[in-house]
Amino acid sequence: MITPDTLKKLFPLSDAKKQLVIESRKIITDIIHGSNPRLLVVCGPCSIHDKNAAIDYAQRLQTISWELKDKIYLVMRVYLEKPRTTFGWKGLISDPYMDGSCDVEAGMQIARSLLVELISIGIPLATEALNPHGPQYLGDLFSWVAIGARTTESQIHREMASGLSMPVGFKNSTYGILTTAINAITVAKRSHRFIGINQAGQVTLLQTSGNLDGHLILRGGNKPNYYPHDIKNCTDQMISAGLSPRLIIDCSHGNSNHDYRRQVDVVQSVIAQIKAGNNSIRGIILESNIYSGNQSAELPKSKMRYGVSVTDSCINWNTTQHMLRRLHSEL
Ligand SMILES: O=C[C@H](O)[C@H](O)COP(=O)(O)O
Ligand SMILES: C=C(OP(=O)(O)O)C(=O)O
Repeated sequence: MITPDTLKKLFPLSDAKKQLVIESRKIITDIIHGSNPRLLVVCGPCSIHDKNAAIDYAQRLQTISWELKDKIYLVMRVYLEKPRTTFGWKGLISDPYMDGSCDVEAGMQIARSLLVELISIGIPLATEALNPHGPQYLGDLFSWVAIGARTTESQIHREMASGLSMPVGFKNSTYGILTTAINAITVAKRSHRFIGINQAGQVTLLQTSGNLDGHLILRGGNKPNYYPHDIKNCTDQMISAGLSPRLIIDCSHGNSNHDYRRQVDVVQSVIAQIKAGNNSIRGIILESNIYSGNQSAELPKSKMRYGVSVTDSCINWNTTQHMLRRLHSEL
């Protein structure tokens, strides 16, 4: 496997692009802590499988981000690793050619080259951190990271999060349990020492300094959890655990009952709650693509439709623009 060092030499980040990442991490940190009043919107495909479509999407998002920037801080979802309930395509890094060949080394190279290109478009990037060695390869390119519903309870992921240099959101469990995320935020705040790899790819002991910008992502479980009583319950539990109540609402997954069209209803509720005085909701996540719905990741490449998700279904670009503009005008 290529080392992080070699990969970064192949696809370096210029000083100007590094600056964009540093500045956007600071803006997101301020939004999470409440000192910047804008709403964070993490928006983009459920997963990336086609480099051209990702670039096309990023250009659209970058254009609208300028229009809305006084109230909304837009960050693109660039999810390159997919956690699976059982089986399924595990994302661009794991299987870039989508044929079961699982050329992870090529996947990592394609991922880094794409991310560098996206940053040059000027849009900050978000992802789910899944493989614990992934951040050594790509961590310098992201401004926000999620720990997913399936891994928030994992000690390895909590340790990893404690060493990440950007704000990290922890999701409630797939069954809707909040305690796993609350415990994760608490654990990731502390320094940890654990086995990892260094930039030369050697097994090494890593010592982290703790991540103080953790927050909770409500993604629903067996039922949605974005209603006012759910948010009150969540903030009460966070306060009891000694945490600041800072939340992001994932409008998809359990909150949309896995029906992409229902993300619109979640956004409407978030707008109403913020207007009614809620001050713990710091952002939302939207699963959005160029075209709506989804298609099987197992289709032959020639049969795949451009700009359509191969994992969870997404709202299309027109709906996305409409929702973002509505958020902007109503907030
Ligand atoms: O966000 C994507 C999916 O919800 C996640 O990867 C799990 O998918 P699965 O339940 O289809 O495996
Ligand atoms: C897998 C995802 O979410 P969750 O962990 O909430 O299932 C995702 O956002 O792609």
